[in-house]
Amino acid sequence: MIKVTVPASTANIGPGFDSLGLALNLYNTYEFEEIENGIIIEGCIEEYCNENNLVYKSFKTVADKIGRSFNGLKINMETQIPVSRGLGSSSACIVGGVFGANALFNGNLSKDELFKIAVEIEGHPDNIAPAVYGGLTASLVDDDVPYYVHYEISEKILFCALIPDFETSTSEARKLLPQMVSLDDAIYNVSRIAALLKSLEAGDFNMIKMSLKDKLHQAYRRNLIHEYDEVEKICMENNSVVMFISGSGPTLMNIIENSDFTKAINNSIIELKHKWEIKFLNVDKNGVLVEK
Ligand SMILES: Nc1ncnc2c1ncn2[C@@H]1O[C@H](COP(=O)(O)OP(=O)(O)O)[C@@H](O)[C@H]1O
Ligand SMILES: N[C@@H](CCOP(=O)(O)O)C(=O)O
Repeated sequence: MIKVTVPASTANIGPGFDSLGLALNLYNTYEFEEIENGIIIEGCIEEYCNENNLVYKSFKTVADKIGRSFNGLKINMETQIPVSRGLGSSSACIVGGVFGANALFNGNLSKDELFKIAVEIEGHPDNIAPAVYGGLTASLVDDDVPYYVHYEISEKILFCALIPDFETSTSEARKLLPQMVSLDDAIYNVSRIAALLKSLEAGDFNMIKMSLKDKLHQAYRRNLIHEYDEVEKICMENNSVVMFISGSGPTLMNIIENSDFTKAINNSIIELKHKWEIKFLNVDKNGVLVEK
């Protein structure tokens, strides 16, 4: 039996659309066991308990690649990452599946090769890189090959996610984005990315406030997020350094200086129409963990 543990991730982080990502300490674990025949999937909703399951499909992709067929497979999941909330549940499933197959069948694919396969399945590298390698990552795809680099992130920087009781689908949220952007908007984002990464490393909250802004995706997607304005008002009145859309949303992520923030916003957040879970999160520095 193989157990794979994968962290959640928050992608984009303002200006770094489809590039920046950060691993967070919410985890999904997937256990894989070869059985005589059939597919047994436990620990997820009925709708996912079949051959179309993303963990299973990702597992099968790698099994095929390394030339291993199997008559039966049991997958047991324990999931902390909420689905379709912008915290990388799909990337966690994909990483779980590809690393699970390589380990169960003693494949000799390297971590970087599994990263590449996972990015091919997901279509963009920004959640996959932190899910695999942990920490804060910037990733890119060159000639169909994904690459990533790590950045340090100051211990002073704290995260508070507001996770609502409604979902958005990443593929639907991507359809809202324009195919062409103006040079001004491109400059707006490009000029902020390098400054943001340095200020995250230094824990420079003033610079984070200025550089963690974006003109490529958030304005187009905020209308998908009910009560966005109300949540933003509450967060900014309670000294959030900056609030941004986590991945494609609807989770709204705050960078905060003090963990008292979570208590301070509570009374106002529970007054809202939707239920918003307030979650204080830490950086996961390790990425995927495979245990035999
Ligand atoms: N436990 C799971 N089993 C199978 N598929 C899952 C599971 N969790 C998430 N998924 C897949 O990931 C999709 C959500 O991915 P996405 O829309 O990218 O949102 P996010 O990655 O932000 O949670 C679901 O619709 C489903 O296809
Ligand atoms: N760059 C992607 C990130 C999607 O992240 P998810 O956690 O919402 O799947 C995008 O913004 O579309």
